[in-house]
Amino acid sequence: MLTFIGLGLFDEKDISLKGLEAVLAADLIYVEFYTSRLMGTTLERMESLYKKPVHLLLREDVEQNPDWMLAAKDQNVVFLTGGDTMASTTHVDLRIRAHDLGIETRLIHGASIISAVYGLSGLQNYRFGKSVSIPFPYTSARGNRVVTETPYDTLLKNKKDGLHTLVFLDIHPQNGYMKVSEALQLLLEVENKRQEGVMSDQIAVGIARAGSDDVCVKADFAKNYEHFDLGGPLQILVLPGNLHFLEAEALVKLAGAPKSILKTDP
Ligand SMILES: C[S@@+](CC[C@H](N)C(=O)[O-])C[C@H]1O[C@@H](n2cnc3c(N)ncnc32)[C@H](O)[C@@H]1O
Repeated sequence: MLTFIGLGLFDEKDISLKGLEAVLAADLIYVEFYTSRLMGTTLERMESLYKKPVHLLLREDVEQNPDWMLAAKDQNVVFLTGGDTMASTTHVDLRIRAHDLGIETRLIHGASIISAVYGLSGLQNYRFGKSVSIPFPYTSARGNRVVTETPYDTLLKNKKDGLHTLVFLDIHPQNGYMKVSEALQLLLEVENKRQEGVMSDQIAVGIARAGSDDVCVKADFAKNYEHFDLGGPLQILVLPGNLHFLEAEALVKLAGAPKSILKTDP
């Protein structure tokens, strides 16, 4: 049996009781921390709670060589991830591969950043459009700095439909964890090039360290990117579309947004 377990948002204590029971009963424990990360814990602390070794999988172990899962044909193997377990396409792919190998699978869910964002910001889940990830800029074969424009295109499309855009921020082995202020600067850079004009009065909502005692939620105009000094990772960004008056009220009262947004359409 291969059990996919979501660890929740911040530290080793965010796992569900059902998840912990499955880990304690497991023969082999694997975890990946490249799609998300529990910033409030370490592998050592997890091993001390589980009283067993925890094997850290790299992206290539999950996406290219998932041979480790073959043991699940006749042993109890658990695969741990930050957040909820299937909130990433790569995990669904892994489950399908296991199914094709004749391995039985089950899911034990954990709190996800996706629903935490609704709660922390007051923005309503049915008013979100397609979500997007912002990667760090990279250097092309010709030596040019390249800023990916897909996130900006997704924002344009969602804005046209009046919908909010959830923006996941890059976790990169060398560059580290992207911050909300960096993501906003990248979007403003694309806006300057494209001259579409959507960012001039765009509100942004930054959330840092959801699930911790030190959670930070801040709303302001996106052009004031330097105001988004939210502290350490992980961070996530929402670019709201049309605001319902309750959403606007929540952003002003719970996230410090400028009161001028209260004049938006119901
Ligand atoms: C690709 S998502 C993976 C979602 C995860 N499977 C889940 O269900 O929560 C990872 C991104 O979500 C954001 N994120 C995840 N956990 C977070 C947290 N506790 N606080 C703030 N942002 C978080 C970060 O931008 C991070 O790069």
